[in-house]
Amino acid sequence: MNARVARALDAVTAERAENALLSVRGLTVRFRLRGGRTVAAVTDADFDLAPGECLALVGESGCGKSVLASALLGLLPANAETAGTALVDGTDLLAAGEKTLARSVRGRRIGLVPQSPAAHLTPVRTVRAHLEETVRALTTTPRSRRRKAAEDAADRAAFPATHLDAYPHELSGGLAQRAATALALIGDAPLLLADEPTTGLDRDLVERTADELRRHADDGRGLLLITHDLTAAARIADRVAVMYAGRIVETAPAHRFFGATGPDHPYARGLLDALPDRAFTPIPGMPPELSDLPEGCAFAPRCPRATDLCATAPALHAGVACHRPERPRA
Ligand SMILES: Nc1ncnc2c1ncn2[C@@H]1O[C@H](COP(=O)(O)OP(=O)(O)OP(=O)(O)O)[C@@H](O)[C@H]1O
Repeated sequence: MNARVARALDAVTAERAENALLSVRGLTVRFRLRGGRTVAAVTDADFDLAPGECLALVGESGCGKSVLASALLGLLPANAETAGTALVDGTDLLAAGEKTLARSVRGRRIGLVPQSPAAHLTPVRTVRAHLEETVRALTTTPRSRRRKAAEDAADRAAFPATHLDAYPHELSGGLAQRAATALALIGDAPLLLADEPTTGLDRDLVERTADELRRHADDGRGLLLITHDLTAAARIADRVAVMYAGRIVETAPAHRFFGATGPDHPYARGLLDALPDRAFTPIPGMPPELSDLPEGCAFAPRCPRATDLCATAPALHAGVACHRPERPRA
């Protein structure tokens, strides 16, 4: 990539920030552990999400995807420290107090499909009761129409009407997942964070759920899809952000990422090569411990393209953080 193209990409990034529903800069999360150790769960994440856009955040287990989502909603545990900014409609989510987040952000401005839905459902209430209560809390639907609104939300998330009167412990993982998606859709929030919304679903339900989430974004809302499921991401994402060891190492338009050109970061290429319908070749080795990250590029020990340059950490430049990307940046 030459300097002109890199400059043009930077200009696109600036314009994207201006029009964004969500604009994240330098988002960093550290967990302080007993004994003085620190977990560098998220480091310096920068990204924007535009109205009508689906951004898929992908990466191996433990790379920091869910922590990033929890940081945006103020749901981190007490041993977490955050830095950076995350702007939604003039509110910095990282600086906002619990009152603001509870009253005007969660459910209203940002809907969440949580990663472990069963843990978010109250054990003594049926799915119908959860849905109706959420309709009451987040919408102006009159009492007489709440039952129908709850049933419609269930239907959008492919949650079967036959199980609406079931309690959380009676649901399979896939049903709990669909209940959580239905709950997240109710508030019609301009921004939806969906953390592994297709876990535990059969392929046809994966497609149905992904398509429903996509429809949500098509109406001018934003969707941050956090997923291991690259097939679901390929189906609905406009852009892809790849995370490794707490850092976003590449952002790319989905058509380029999944198309013939492919991504530029060796880790992102490795993720795609690991897919059964591609080379089916796993990336060798394991990600580093986030409490013991190397000084330089965290992927270097597993990287086929690593050289001495990789002893220093690469900055994110023109969409990729790598000293030796597939297509070099100027
Ligand atoms: N409360 C905590 N204290 C210390 N470390 C934590 C805490 N919560 C999460 N972590 C660590 O933060 C890192 C990122 O976790 P996260 O759940 O965000 O990963 P992920 O990419 O979402 O993976 P998965 O898809 O498996 O959930 C992990 O190393 C995890 O162990």
